[in-house]
Amino acid sequence: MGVGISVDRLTMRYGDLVAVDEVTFDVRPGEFFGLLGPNGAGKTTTLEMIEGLRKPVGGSVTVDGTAPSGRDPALLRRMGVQLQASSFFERLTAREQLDTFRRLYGVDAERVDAMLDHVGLADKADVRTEDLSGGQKQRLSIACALVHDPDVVFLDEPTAALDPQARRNLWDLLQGLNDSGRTVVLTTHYMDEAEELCDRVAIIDHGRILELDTPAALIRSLEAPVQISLVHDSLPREQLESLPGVDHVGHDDGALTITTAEPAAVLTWLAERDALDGLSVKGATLEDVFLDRTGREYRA
Ligand SMILES: Nc1ncnc2c1ncn2[C@@H]1O[C@H](COP(=O)(O)OP(=O)(O)OP(=O)(O)O)[C@@H](O)[C@H]1O
Repeated sequence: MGVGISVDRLTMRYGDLVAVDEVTFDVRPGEFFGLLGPNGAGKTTTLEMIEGLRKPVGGSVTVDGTAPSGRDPALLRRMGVQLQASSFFERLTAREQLDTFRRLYGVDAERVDAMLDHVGLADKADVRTEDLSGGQKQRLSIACALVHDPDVVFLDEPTAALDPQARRNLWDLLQGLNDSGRTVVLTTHYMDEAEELCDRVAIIDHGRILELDTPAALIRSLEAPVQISLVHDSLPREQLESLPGVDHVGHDDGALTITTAEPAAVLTWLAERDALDGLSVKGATLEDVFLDRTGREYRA
């Protein structure tokens, strides 16, 4: 069921601006793939070219081996594209909206209420789309993208404007889609979202891919030290500073923070002194990778 995607030197220009600059990557069948980058990085343009909604000025794309030209009904049926909430049909209720998409694809009518339920909008079925909240519109647009049970799903910043709870619920829904074998491609500017959901992430900025790997490998490649925080300062700071592998020991409000590239050795030492109570360990995140690679403040 999973659909593979191949993107080869894909390029898009708007006047003098090179919005997407020879972008090349593959998405494996069944993969959860993320395009991560700040505003204006070229994520949406890249996604729209993959979906066949925007024609590239250079390079090529295939989805399941076929160019997504928009004229291939068999391929379109296998693709779910989340359109912006602003592209809803006017003055329809949530149910009518979804029913319209369902008819376009010739899907059974029962699917409508099942999808509303799936995205947590069963109680909003009779509300007109213009009266839905931003997050509810977002979820309806995802339901519309999924109504025909596609094999590959494209989502453009699906959790923007959602509250933390709705965001988590949507993460579960997207993870479920992927667990059932579907390929999922999303754009996001949320680091935690990419880290949590994606098998692999392409960090994109100024139309170019800066890095592409699993979140864990990207974080590992930073070789960033780990911070171990102890809530009490019962251990002499000087002793901690002299431990092998300890770079720095900070002291703040009665807590000690040990910065080390060798956490295993330090944790063993602490365990031997029965000092693990209330301890926390903080490693690098994808955000640290992004800041390191772009060398500047993240513009979320
Ligand atoms: N139709 C267009 N005409 C002119 N410039 C455009 C057009 N669409 C996008 N751009 C420009 O191309 C660049 C990439 O835009 P794109 O929307 O792909 O970025 P993005 O990473 O999706 O950003 P965002 O997170 O803000 O949606 C931006 O500088 C944007 O202003």
